[in-house]
Amino acid sequence: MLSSALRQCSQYLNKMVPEVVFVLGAPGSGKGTQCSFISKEYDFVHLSAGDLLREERQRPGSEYGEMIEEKIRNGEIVPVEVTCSLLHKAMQNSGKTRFLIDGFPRNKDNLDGWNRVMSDKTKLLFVLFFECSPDICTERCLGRGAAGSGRSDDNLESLQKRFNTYLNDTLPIINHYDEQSLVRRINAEVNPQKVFEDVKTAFNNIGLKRIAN
Ligand SMILES: Nc1ncnc2c1ncn2[C@@H]1O[C@H](COP(=O)(O)OP(=O)(O)O)[C@@H](O)[C@H]1O
Ligand SMILES: O=c1ccn([C@@H]2O[C@H](COP(=O)(O)OP(=O)(O)O)[C@@H](O)[C@H]2O)c(=O)[nH]1
Repeated sequence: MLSSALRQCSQYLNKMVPEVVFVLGAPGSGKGTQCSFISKEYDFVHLSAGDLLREERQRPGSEYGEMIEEKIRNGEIVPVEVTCSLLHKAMQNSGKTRFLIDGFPRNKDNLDGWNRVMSDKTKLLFVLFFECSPDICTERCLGRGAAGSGRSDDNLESLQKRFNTYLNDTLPIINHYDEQSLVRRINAEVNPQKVFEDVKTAFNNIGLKRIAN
């Protein structure tokens, strides 16, 4: 009797642990596009680390605004204390328990910072990895800039730096999760709907249900 009550209680508490999917891939590989599809079909809140940093950069009185702008323009990674605290706040404010964390963790500082503060408070379900060639990604980011993204880093000079950071700092993080069999590789070179078919398989395979319409 008591053990069954305890089991139910523990199952309930387990359900309260926020569940996280990290979404990684080169700049322009389609992370944001796919996260917006996923959040419409599954009960996940989309948190883009880049968007949160851009918002913080614009926030009047932010002590980090200039530093964030400089890092973004140079394709460098903002210190994890700043990014992790923005993510943590956004998770708390959402009142939800399932999160797509888009564009994070991008380097060892990010990974260590997350592990220090967040990993024992959350459950990492898997890492979605969008594979896409640098040429295609560059074309997409330049297209996004030409279409009026207003981003100070959608230009060739910043893109070269962003790709260097991706190859040197982010790929090792993806490899780290790959060694734990947590990475779901997705071919991101096909059209967005086809990419999403593969993405859905990753979610369906762990039994995540689509939101009923
Ligand atoms: N599968 C795709 N095929 C062609 N263009 C795409 C695809 N996915 C996204 N895009 C476009 O490429 C640009 C970058 O996509 P985005 O989702 O913002 O990438 P990321 O978040 O990885 O930087 C956007 O203009 C988007 O509309
Ligand atoms: O966790 C993060 C996510 C983003 N960025 C910065 O924000 C930029 C844009 O990232 P975003 O994910 O928005 O775009 P992407 O480069 O993937 O297109 C990066 O180059 C970094 O300078 C960062 O410092 N930490």
